[in-house]
Amino acid sequence: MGTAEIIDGKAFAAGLRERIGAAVGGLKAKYGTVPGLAVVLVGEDPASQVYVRNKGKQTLESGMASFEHKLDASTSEETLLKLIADLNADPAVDGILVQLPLPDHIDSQKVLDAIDPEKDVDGFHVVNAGRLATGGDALVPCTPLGCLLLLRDRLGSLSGKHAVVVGRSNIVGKPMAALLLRESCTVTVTHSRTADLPGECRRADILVAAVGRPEMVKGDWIKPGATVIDVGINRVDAPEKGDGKTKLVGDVDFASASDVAGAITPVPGGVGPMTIACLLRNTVEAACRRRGWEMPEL
Ligand SMILES: Nc1nc2c(c(=O)[nH]1)N[C@@H](CN(C=O)c1ccc(C(=O)N[C@@H](CCC(=O)O)C(=O)O)cc1)CN2
Repeated sequence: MGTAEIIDGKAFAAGLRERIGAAVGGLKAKYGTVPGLAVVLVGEDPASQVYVRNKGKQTLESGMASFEHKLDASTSEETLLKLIADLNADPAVDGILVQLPLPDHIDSQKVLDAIDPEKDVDGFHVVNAGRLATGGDALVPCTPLGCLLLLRDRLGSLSGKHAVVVGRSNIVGKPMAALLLRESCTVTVTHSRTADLPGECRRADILVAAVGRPEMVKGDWIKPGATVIDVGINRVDAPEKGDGKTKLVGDVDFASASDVAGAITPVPGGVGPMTIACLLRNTVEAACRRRGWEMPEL
């Protein structure tokens, strides 16, 4: 299907995890201890349970210490903030991640901003968002960082390219735009109120779709030869697979887009696996900064 090169995020993430494992081994040999990552899950959302399980598993596989905290859905904001304070003070913990979404009775940004910015391996703290926006030394959100690594791997320098980001969330759209600007791209951020969204997308050498709408970006929105990064992970009905069956699709209509794009990430197997690999990378970086260790080449 299609002529575009398929960008294999699953394989790239596996390679990155391998390099992280080797780097962690080196840190252990040199400094006698390993980085530690604490992951906090509130409630029983099935997808979040899978992501948290995978984060713990991949942390251990890379040789780092993993601390899992699973709290009941009815946990109060106060109890969660107390746990964050304890993790901030724990010298064995280099990275803290609170799995999103949180239950409605909890103010997510208040919780994220309670994390010590130096342990904020999700890069969601307002201090890290500010550092990224102003060219400082930020811990960078994992999904946009994963997109950037895939883009650099395919294109080398991104300087001077016109990048269009569809979506303006704090978790993906805004940090993605800031990262692309840092790479000297010309960046357009589009959203639900953008006039002529297909026309804006057609101007993109690099198109990043992070809007959360299944298969919204069509092939005729894409400039021939463009590199398309699909951040969407949407579960939809798949009657062709049988009654009640579902499948994952991205924000890009892969069938039509892969006939026009030069390269494209698939869903699943594109950006998704990069998210956890970049979390492990950020944990190594947070540990090195906090403990005054030399950051290994990754
Ligand atoms: N605190 C955070 N919460 C959430 C984040 C985040 O970065 N930090 N991102 C998402 C969920 N997420 C990690 O937490 C995540 C999503 C998807 C994948 C992934 O590997 N997806 C696979 C498909 C998985 C499937 O079959 O369901 C793929 O795309 O190939 C990893 C991590 C929201 N919450």
